[in-house]
Amino acid sequence: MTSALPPGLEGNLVEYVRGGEGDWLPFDQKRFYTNAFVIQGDKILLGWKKRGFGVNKYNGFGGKVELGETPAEAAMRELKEEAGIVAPLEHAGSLLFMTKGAGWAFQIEIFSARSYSGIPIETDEMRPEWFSFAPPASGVFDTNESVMPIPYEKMWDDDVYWLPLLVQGRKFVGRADFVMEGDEFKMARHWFGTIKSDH
Ligand SMILES: Nc1ncnc2c1[nH]c(=O)n2[C@H]1C[C@H](O)[C@@H](COP(=O)(O)OP(=O)(O)OP(=O)(O)O)O1
Repeated sequence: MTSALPPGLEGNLVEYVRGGEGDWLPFDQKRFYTNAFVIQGDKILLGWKKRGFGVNKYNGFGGKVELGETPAEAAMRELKEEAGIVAPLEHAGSLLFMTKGAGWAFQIEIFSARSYSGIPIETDEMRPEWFSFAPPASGVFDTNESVMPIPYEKMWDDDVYWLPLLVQGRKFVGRADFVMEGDEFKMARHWFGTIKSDH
């Protein structure tokens, strides 16, 4: 399926999913962030964010790209700082993330690795925890499972659209615009695509 790309996205992209309504939010600059995920077999390491932006959500490990760093270097640094581990991260996708009223966009480069060294540790910012992305043998997860399924209901609203692609090793690009509802960020509009050579 093809459609006009949202402002800020470019490339040879094939639409994967889109939704929501209203105009795309305007922005005049991008700020650069990273987000990193480690996969082991059918499990993925997420962190419970203990403070700051996105507090009380599960997410990958990441933050701002500092001056003089590449996104890959920043992703390695943040993974070590926030989870205490080192991994051979590879670029997995790119996300443009807007919040109403900010005027600037988060450009988030997303990385993944299928091995790591070290032992994940809780830090001031994140509490690491493994989750399963494989369906349970019985077809239904019960609360006695030792590893629970990915807790999308406790993550950013957009993650459910692209995390399955990351797990499958398919490169993705997308945009998600958020508005505040009370003290919660709610996704108002989204578009995700895969890169054409990926098909
Ligand atoms: N919508 C969405 N989905 C998935 N991930 C994210 C979003 N929005 C986001 O901001 N993020 C990610 C991108 C980053 O990994 C973090 C936000 O970074 P944060 O920890 O706030 O960055 P800093 O304040 O710079 O923190 P440090 O650099 O000090 O770690 O969430």
